Amino acid sequence: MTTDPDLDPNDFGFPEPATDQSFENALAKARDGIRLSVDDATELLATGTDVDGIDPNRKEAVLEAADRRRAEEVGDEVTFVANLNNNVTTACNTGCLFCNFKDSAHAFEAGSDAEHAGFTKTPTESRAIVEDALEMGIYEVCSVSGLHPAFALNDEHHEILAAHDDPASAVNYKPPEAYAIDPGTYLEQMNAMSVGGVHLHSMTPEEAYHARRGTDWSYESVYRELADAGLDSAPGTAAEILVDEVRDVICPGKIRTDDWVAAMEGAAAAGLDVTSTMMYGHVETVEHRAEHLKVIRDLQDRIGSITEFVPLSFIHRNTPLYRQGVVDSGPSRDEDELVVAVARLFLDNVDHVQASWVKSGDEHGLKLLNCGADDFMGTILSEEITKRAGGEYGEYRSFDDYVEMITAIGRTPVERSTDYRTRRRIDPDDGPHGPRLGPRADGTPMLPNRAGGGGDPASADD
Ligand SMILES: C[S@@+](CC[C@H](N)C(=O)[O-])C[C@H]1O[C@@H](n2cnc3c(N)ncnc32)[C@H](O)[C@@H]1O
Ligand SMILES: Nc1c(NC[C@H](O)[C@H](O)[C@H](O)CO)[nH]c(=O)[nH]c1=O
Ligand SMILES: N[C@@H](Cc1ccc(O)cc1)C(=O)O
Ligand code: SF4
Repeated sequence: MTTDPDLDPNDFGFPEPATDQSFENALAKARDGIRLSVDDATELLATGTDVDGIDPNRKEAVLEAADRRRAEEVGDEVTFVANLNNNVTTACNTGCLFCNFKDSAHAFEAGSDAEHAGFTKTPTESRAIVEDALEMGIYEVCSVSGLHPAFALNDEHHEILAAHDDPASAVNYKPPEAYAIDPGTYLEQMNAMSVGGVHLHSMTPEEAYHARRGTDWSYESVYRELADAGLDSAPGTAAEILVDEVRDVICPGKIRTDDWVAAMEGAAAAGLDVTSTMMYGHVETVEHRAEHLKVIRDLQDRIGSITEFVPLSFIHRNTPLYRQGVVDSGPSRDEDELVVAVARLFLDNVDHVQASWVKSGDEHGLKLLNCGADDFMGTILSEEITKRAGGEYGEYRSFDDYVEMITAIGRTPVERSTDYRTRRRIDPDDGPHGPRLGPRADGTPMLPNRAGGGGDPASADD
């Protein structure tokens, strides 16, 4: 968070968090397993709104309560998934100020000489990348992308979008012919990536919005078509902070909270599992974080199909928010730990909380597993979003890395499916280790340099 008084979060009109609850009462409720209120969560996240900064003793008490709850609810297993990230395109005009993944879409137009390090993959290229990774034993492909103006759900959607007056400004649409590389339709990309029995985890609420822009189609019907084309579950990114006054500052071009919730409900109604996320540590207050957790818990009370909560620690270095001086860092490690812990205590209806080695590195990622988290992400094989934002913790972890790290903290390594229903406990003494749950996995260790799911230079636009 910012330390420059001129750039205090209060400049956005956000009041200092204050509640009618005390830290001690909130902690007592958490220890007793009583459902927490937004005020309780605010007190725990702040280690008391009566103190300035984070009180180390109170913090330890919150982490301990969360670690105990984790042990009671899910035991000592630490899960991870053999997966691949395949980002289809970095072309995006949404302009989120925390994001350095995207490149403005005009740079991708045929004949543009704008320099950019972005890429767009055709469905054929996406399929080849997934097939390669399937051979290496992955269970899941996780695919999130920029909102390319030439993306449409299907041919009918192309026609509807093209029929608008001035489609570029009315519905953020330009026909594929305007671009050097055609990303195909969303259905074609789903078909291409859903190969050989792999689990396809794709289409965030923002992408689902893009796949129905300019129409009156429901989220449910769009997710049903995507599921028919091979989609298995949807990532709950684009959540950022689910409070509109924060979205107005960091992502004014994105859908609002209500729409994000409606998209998740649509995915659930279409029979898909979803994940949930929160990207924190920029301009928001602890109260906003607490309100965000409430949106997720209420949603889960209604749909029951959220498989995990993924805290996304804001990586600031290369982002417009940092470069424009709006923030001067991401969250502190104390804040990371408290977010994981309070998520575990508050989200009593979501079984799994993820620690991220991409965002936090191995050492701090392992610490987060002792603050309430029980999942340690996936192998991912390549990573573009965090890397482009200035993240420094690499793009791949092998099964041997996972087994070594998880056993080092006295926990049991477990390979999981995306939905956590299929699990395989790994015997640390039986190495070398490799994936066994993927459709073509046979226990052979993965060799990471063979798959290029992120920005494959061979398919760059230039
Ligand atoms: C880059 S977008 C891609 C998918 C799609 N364009 C969307 O917005 O849903 C996926 C998510 O990455 C996360 N992200 C982007 N930039 C980040 C950053 N600098 N630090 C942490 N997470 C970030 C955000 O939560 C965002 O919703
Ligand atoms: N936390 C991050 C993830 N998580 C994705 C997971 O690996 C997996 O797709 C999910 O748990 C569903 O099974 N992916 C990233 O690229 N970056 C992250 O920071
Ligand atoms: N972890 C998210 C997806 C995700 C993708 C890319 C990220 O940078 C972050 C998160 C999910 O599984 O739903
Ligand atoms: S977060 Fe998603 S929608 Fe926003 S700019 Fe980045 S890629 Fe585009």
